Amino acid sequence: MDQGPVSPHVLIFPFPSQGHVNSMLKLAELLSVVGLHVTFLNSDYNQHRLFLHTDIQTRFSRYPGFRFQTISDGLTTDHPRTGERVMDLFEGLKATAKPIFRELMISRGQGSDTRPPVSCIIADGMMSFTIDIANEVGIPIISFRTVSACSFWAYFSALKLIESGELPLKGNDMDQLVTSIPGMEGFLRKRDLPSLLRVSNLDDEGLLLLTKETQQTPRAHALILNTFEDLEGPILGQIRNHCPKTYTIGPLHAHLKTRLASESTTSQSSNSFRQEDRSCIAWLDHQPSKSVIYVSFGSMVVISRKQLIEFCYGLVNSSSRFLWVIRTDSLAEEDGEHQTPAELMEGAKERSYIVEWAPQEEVLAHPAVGGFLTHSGWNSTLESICAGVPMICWPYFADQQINSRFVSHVWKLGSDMKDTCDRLIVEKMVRDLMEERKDELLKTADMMATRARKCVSEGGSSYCNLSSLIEEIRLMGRLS
Ligand SMILES: O=c1ccn([C@@H]2O[C@H](COP(=O)(O)OP(=O)(O)O[C@H]3O[C@H](CO)[C@@H](O)[C@H](O)[C@H]3O)[C@@H](O)[C@H]2O)c(=O)[nH]1
Ligand SMILES: C[C@H]1CC[C@@H]2C(C(=O)O)=CO[C@@H](O)[C@@H]21
Repeated sequence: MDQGPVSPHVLIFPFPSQGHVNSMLKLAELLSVVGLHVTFLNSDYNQHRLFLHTDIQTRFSRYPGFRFQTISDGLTTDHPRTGERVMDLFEGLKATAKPIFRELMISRGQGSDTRPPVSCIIADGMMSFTIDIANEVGIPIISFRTVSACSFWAYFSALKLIESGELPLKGNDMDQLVTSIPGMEGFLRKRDLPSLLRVSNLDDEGLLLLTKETQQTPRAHALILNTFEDLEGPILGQIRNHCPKTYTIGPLHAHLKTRLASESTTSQSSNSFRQEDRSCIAWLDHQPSKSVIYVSFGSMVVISRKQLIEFCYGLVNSSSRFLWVIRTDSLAEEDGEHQTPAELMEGAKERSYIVEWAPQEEVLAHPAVGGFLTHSGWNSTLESICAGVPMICWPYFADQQINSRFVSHVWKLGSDMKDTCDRLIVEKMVRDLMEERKDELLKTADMMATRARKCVSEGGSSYCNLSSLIEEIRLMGRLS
């Protein structure tokens, strides 16, 4: 075997949305830190926004082997790319990005690049066309699924759910237990299934897509999950029966911080596609310890005017202090004149603060923050866990429905208000989290945060798994 110059080159290709790019860029940086050549294939649209709102080019200039490259996502620049229209992204990618990616891989990413040819692809597990192309051109591919292990396993079990007759859903009892997802019997209710599995029709577009994409994963050389063994060990055991090489290397944001700290490098690493409004940190600096509930629904949620009003009243009536991220594109377009969120919250002016986008990791780590009202996106969930902040979950779609069940019922890190949006419930849940159950929840959250930190520290499971992954990538470089 040729042991000659070791020159692995990894091409990382995320699904083009904030929640996917965030964790895959953290991995890109972790691989760059150890000196691998890395190409990060971003969509043109996201690259433009990332460069506009962060100092990422300066940050990554310290890694001589790192390059950004861009590809079209197939959508026009004025397309909203929010949750309601996310299926368009899949179609755009297949029609436009797939053929370009194929050409790029045939040339092994060379073109004008003087770096070695691509020897390993790490592609989003939601884009199985990359597995077809990698196998066709003979480049090893590793799937990175950016969601929780529990949601991945639920999607993976979709065929079992269909065989057992649990899908399509029948009847109205959403509290009925689901029995054919191994390891989740006894606590997973129909309402906790990822929204794309909560279907009454087997022809459902989302069900077909998610099932097909997830079933392809074992065709990849390995699977990377942004999670940790102490959090999802039993479910990972189930996944490994089908994907034996499953590397758990998360929480990636914390992992990167740890590795950069040991390199004595700065760990400030925003990957935001929007301008972070740092004035909220100054506001938090003036609030008492653990007194603020942070409210944010990630990058894709769209809420109706009615839901916005219920949250406003619930938060105002809870008497708690709150910091709320309200993206301009998160409000569903409706006719008529409306009060702005600021006008609606006039009664709580002194104890609330609204921004369009926050430096979330920093906010969650701020001593004034004592709770998080979240949509249960996986990055937000992991960031909250690492910061030891208990959660109220209001899942919107996809993996969020099952994440919130695990947060509330399995990990006991908060409560789940799925499928309701009522001011009285919001008020009660906030009072519960910030007052009645505050000490108990903070204690559990603190214990889990300690475990998360341990996993990414030297000798911890995620730390060791990342080292094994790097070894494997180096070996691929030697063999290519
Ligand atoms: O004001 C804000 C709000 C969010 N964020 C960051 O944006 C990311 C949001 O990610 P996530 O919580 O995962 O939510 P989504 O943006 O909704 O992510 C999509 O991708 C995730 C990973 O696949 C899935 O778990 C979600 O369901 C899916 O909607 C997090 O890293 C946050 O720190 C900010 O920096 N500032
Ligand atoms: C577009 C969404 C459909 C499913 C994807 C996903 C997943 O479950 O893997 C999570 O978040 C989303 O961005 C994707």
